[in-house]
Amino acid sequence: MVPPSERTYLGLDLSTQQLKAVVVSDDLQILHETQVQFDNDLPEFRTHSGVCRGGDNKTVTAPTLMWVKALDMLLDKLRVCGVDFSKVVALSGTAQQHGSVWWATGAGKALKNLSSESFLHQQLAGYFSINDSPVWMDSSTTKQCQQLEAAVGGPEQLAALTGSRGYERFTGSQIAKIAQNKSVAYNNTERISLVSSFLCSLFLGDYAPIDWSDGSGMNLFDIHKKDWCDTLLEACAPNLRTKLGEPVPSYTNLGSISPYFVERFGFESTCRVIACTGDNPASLAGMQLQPGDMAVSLGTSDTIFLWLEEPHTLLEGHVLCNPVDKNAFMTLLCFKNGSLTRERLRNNCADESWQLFNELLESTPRGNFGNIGLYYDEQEILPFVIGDHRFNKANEKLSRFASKEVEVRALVEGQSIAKRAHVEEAGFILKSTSRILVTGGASANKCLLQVLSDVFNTPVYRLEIANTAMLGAAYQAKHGLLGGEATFSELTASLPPPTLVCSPYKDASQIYDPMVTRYRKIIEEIVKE
Ligand SMILES: Nc1ncnc2c1ncn2[C@@H]1O[C@H](COP(=O)(O)OP(=O)(O)O)[C@@H](O)[C@H]1O
Ligand SMILES: O=C(CO)[C@@H](O)[C@H](O)COP(=O)(O)O
Repeated sequence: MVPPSERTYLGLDLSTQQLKAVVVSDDLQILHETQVQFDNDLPEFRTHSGVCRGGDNKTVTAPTLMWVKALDMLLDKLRVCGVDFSKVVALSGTAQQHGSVWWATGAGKALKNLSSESFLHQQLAGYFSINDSPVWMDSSTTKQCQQLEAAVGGPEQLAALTGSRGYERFTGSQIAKIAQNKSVAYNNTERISLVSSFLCSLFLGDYAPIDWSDGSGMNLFDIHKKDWCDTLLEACAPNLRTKLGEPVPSYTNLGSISPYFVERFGFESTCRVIACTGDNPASLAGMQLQPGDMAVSLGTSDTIFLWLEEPHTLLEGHVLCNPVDKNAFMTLLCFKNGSLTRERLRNNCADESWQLFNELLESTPRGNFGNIGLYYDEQEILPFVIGDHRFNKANEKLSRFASKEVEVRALVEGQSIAKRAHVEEAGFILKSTSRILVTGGASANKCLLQVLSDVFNTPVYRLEIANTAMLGAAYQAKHGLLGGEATFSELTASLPPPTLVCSPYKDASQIYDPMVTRYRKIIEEIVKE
């Protein structure tokens, strides 16, 4: 038995570009952190920013085995950092949402019989019926989205039932596409996991259930009844209920860790595995988001999420089950063209340097002389638009701006203005007491945060650590281990609050309110075209 004061908790985040881990103490202080970057540390899988793009510009996947290999590498790195795995009493994880992992017939048996003598990827190669997992960046399933919507009477009905109208990246339409186009592989599939429940399955040495929160990102889960919707399962693919397994509340204590990790890394056989969830729900936990606040995650995608007491029907954006409170919900808005689009313009305008990018940004005035730019490298989710769109003060369309400075500010302002317009469209208006809490890799950049603060006319706060999803997973490990003994907010009450990083300038709303109105008109025009 590990004495209470020496207990530690492990949290992992299998996100788009890397697998990260954090070890926290019993009072939730960070002890160790590390990561494996897919492109650099696993070059043999030939990913770009963690994914592989199909020739049609719509299909986006990641090699499932790369994720498996990354897990052994990550645990080895933690061991080298000095982590004593025998002190880890519980672990949990989080992952990019919506992606699917396809376990072939016999994979469950292989998971139960892993030998600690060889690597996971050597033992699991050949056990995936689809080798390249569809991921959240995929936009190839419009037809299947329409089929799911039609099965329940239309987009509004699907949104009321599952929290979202049909979205291309959601797992339901992805499953339908594979069942329709690759029926042999579909029939040879024993189990379909989300990326989060796949990560959990590796630790459990058995198929782990999908949790309610990440399950809400599939267009198959009834968020009111907390169960799969049979009409949608039938419209999606044959025999799907058995392939998905029964969903469970987030932070369910699922059982003991697989002997593989006990023998290979020195975990105690009593270490508990707590259900894993999606990265945005886990970030909500890691940020200790409170009702009234708005969280903005600036990772590969830019996402916005808010605490929601009661579900309501959104045609833009998503309602998910809340990961820390079984009776509550959360709202999620996802913008696909986040960090990778900022990187493209940084590379074009600022010689691959964030410092130069920030200098260009700061050399132009707020409002950018009336210029507005909207940049969508890939088919955007909100709004459903692609390409670069530049407008001057007179709303005339331009093929380029006069300077790099204007281009950089147009990008950064355009991204924040779009966020505000879509948050308002979803029915949320920030109050004078509201806070914006930021997380994700790009939240390190204070110049980006200043623009966000001005556009929303709201102060921006940040926690010391940018990777709140993996931190949320570590907190959920303790939450799950304690079961009903403490609520999540009791558990995290003593953690330091986020610190203020930016406040809006006095004239912010005067500058940006009209630009939000202009954005709405511009998007209407672009969509019409
Ligand atoms: N100083 C910075 N300014 C702007 N963006 C940054 C900065 N540092 C890192 N980033 C961005 O953070 C992104 C990675 O964020 P992260 O949250 O780790 O991604 P994910 O969890 O989706 O894998 C990178 O694509 C990079 O562009
Ligand atoms: O699709 C969504 C949310 O709906 C994305 O937010 C993914 O969950 C990927 O997250 P990051 O890797 O960008 O954090």
